[in-house]
Amino acid sequence: MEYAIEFEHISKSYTPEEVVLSDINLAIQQGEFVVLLGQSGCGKTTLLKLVNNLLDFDAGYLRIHGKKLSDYNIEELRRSIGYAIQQVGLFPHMRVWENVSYVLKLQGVDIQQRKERAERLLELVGLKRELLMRYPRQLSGGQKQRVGVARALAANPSIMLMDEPFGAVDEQTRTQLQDQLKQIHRKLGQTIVFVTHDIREAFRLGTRIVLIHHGSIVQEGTAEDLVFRPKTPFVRSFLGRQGFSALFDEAVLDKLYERVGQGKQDMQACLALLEQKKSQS
Ligand SMILES: Nc1ncnc2c1ncn2[C@@H]1O[C@H](COP(=O)(O)OP(=O)(O)OP(=O)(O)O)[C@@H](O)[C@H]1O
Repeated sequence: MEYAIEFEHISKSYTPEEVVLSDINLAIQQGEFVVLLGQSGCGKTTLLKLVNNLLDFDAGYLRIHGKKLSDYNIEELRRSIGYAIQQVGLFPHMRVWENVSYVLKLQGVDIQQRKERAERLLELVGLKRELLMRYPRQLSGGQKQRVGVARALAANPSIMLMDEPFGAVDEQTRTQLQDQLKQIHRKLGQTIVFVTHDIREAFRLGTRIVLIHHGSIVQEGTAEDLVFRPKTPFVRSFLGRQGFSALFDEAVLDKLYERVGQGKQDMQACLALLEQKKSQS
């Protein structure tokens, strides 16, 4: 099978003292929404940046659509992969439509088509067309992040890399952005690799969650796999109560915790009940 992205025995260090990624093996299918989850400094961003070659790896193989990274023209590869980051990085002297369609300009697309595409993309990310002529400084934080996502989608990429793209906005806007992204993914079916340290965000978005710790993949699977079948004590403690509360109503959990605390129900029975509840929902 040809995967969208394949990491095989990938290792990476910035300095001789610290191994940042160690023996990473991960194969991502076309259309998957994979979330790289882990604490600050565990290596998520580094792993993501290997895909569009913003960073080099030291050992192993990386294939994009079955072809080795080294066999690509790197500029072309970068332009064909969408990339959205928390800092957004819009060009301050360009209007919104120019920012959104910049990659198309590089590809030689004419101005009329670029304007039309920018307009359609703005609509897709839930922004009004009036914003097309604004400059980035005239946008709110949430609007900037939406423009960032629109820009990443401009070249109709089959792969989107997203590094905490909704990190700098309030909770409500963040939830809206997440919902919108899920809709876009359902509609366009790109392969998305999304970095976050937020368990709730990971569970809302990912069809597969890859949990990273100290530069290694410690477990991958669905949210339910991680919560109900943690492979190591680290996975169990990392997810903790947050993992359960990302999957269930707080009121349900409170009641169960109370019953376990009072000795009315044992922990195993409680977990089995939750898992059953989840599979029925
Ligand atoms: N340019 C660099 N030079 C040296 N060390 C670096 C460099 N960039 C990152 N590192 C180190 O590599 C490790 C992994 O960093 P990385 O940014 O990949 O982590 P992360 O999981 O994305 O963290 P965060 O969630 O805080 O962004 C950290 O220990 C970091 O200090």
